[in-house]
Amino acid sequence: MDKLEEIMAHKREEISNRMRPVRESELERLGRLADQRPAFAKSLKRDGGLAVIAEIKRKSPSAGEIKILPEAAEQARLYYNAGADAMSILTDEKFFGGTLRDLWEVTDFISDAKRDIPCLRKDFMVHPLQVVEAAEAGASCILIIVRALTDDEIRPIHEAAQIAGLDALFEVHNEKEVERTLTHDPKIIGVNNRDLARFKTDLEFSERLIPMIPKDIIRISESGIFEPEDAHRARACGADAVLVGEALMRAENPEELISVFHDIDSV
Ligand SMILES: O=P(O)(O)OC[C@@H](O)[C@@H](O)c1c[nH]c2ccccc12
Repeated sequence: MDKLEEIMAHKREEISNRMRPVRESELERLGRLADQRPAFAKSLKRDGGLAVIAEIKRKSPSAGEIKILPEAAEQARLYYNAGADAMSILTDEKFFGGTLRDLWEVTDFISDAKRDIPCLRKDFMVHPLQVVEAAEAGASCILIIVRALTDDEIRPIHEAAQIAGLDALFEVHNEKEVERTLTHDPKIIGVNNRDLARFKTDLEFSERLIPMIPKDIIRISESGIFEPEDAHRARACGADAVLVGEALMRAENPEELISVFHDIDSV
């Protein structure tokens, strides 16, 4: 079993304990509150330069412990002050050390602040119930890992997100997954530079796959972005935004790094 399969098996088991059907009326009710949530897709289009999605990630299977962080909102404050365009909050506990509570804390912090910053619930989605949880916790976007799901599994999750007024970030790692994603009428696609089965990271994935994605879709390069040079490569192949976790979690001054990424020339 590869790592992603192990994580997905755990997710399905974990959610089975709280499983219940999700009614359309419930999603519609959440959809009516959607205006109060900052818009995710919109935040990722900057005039020139790269938008930055800053991720809160305490640990990971590939990196181990990254940062001891009693309160997720502490890191959110750093990212907020550093000018992040959006945040990604890992809510998987077993493998990434996050919780749904982290997402609640971060969106609470943001709604008390002056500038709206949309949040992505970063987790392994298997059922629309997780979309409900994300919306209730104030997220503006959910993640759909194309490799981990069949098209029949993707459809209800994507539809639930649309009704509840959330954007969906489709994550891909090969050509076939890009093609599958395009049949789902996506607004945002992220190329994960990290192979989730083996946890090797290579920017070449963005260079190969981003040019396959039509320009009217928001294109994100995810993972393994540490140096300005990495962000340059992402920008050069057409990325609108980068999703950065480890480098920003470890950075003493996230503001410096984010401003370097923001200033990377458009191509
Ligand atoms: O820490 P990095 O290398 O900057 O990567 C961030 C993000 O892309 C990565 O955490 C990620 C991308 N896709 C995922 C899916 C699940 C969990 C985590 C991820």
